[in-house]
Amino acid sequence: MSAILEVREVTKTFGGVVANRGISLSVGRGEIVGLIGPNGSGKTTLFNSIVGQHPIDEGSIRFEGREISHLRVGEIARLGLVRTYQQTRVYTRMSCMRNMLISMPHREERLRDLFARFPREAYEEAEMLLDFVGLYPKRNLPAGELSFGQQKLLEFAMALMNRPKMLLLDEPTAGINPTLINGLVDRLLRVNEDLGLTLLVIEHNMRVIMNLARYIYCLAHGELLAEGTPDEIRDDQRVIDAYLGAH
Ligand SMILES: Nc1ncnc2c1ncn2[C@@H]1O[C@H](COP(=O)(O)OP(=O)(O)OP(=O)(O)O)[C@@H](O)[C@H]1O
Repeated sequence: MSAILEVREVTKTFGGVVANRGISLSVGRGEIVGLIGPNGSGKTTLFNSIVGQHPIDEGSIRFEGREISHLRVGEIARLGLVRTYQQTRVYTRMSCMRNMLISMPHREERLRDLFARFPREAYEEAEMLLDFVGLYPKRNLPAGELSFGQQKLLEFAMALMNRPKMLLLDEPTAGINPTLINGLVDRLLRVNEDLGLTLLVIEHNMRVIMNLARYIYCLAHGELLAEGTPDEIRDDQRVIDAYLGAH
């Protein structure tokens, strides 16, 4: 399977702290890949580097064969590579629909966009995606009235408004209840299968990532510790030690 994302020998430091050291990983088009590791192992830093939130010190990041490590967040999003966050980033006073509409492709976060009119197709797309995540009945409510888990579903739907080719999900199930977790996992599998969306997922919930990902990379202390299928990772003594040592 051809790689859609190729990370090669990426190093990122903050002052004296080496957050990522020589990390290489590859994600095939249409795959679901997991990124795990104890707290502080460098997962979020790697996501930030991939989507252009900060420059890297060394290495190369290629998306669909094109070097993107020098591009900015908006430019990378326009290529079809989008991320979500551990903490939701919805506008709590705006309705769910409005949150969806302002997430449309090629929009900058400018004030005038918050008040702009949108084409009818945008409304249809937003309604369809809200229905997909089970939030259609709540479409006119302020996003702040949704539970945390529902806000994460909304954020996921907002990311889909960008029609990405690949989504980077940062702890999609953190802080949400088991029923919503199952619903979210089900929808992630569906966007992968039905839309061919490639997913790279940071996840602390081992049951979730073992069921979701076909291949998993494990970081520890900013370095790649292990990689393999869920079964290989589950049995890898280095991974077990890294997690036990972290608690
Ligand atoms: N902006 C920053 N400035 C300074 N240090 C940073 C910054 N961002 C991350 N770090 C450091 O880089 C290291 C890796 O952090 P990172 O957040 O990438 O880990 P993580 O694996 O995502 O952790 P968690 O699972 O807790 O989210 C940590 O030591 C952290 O303190």
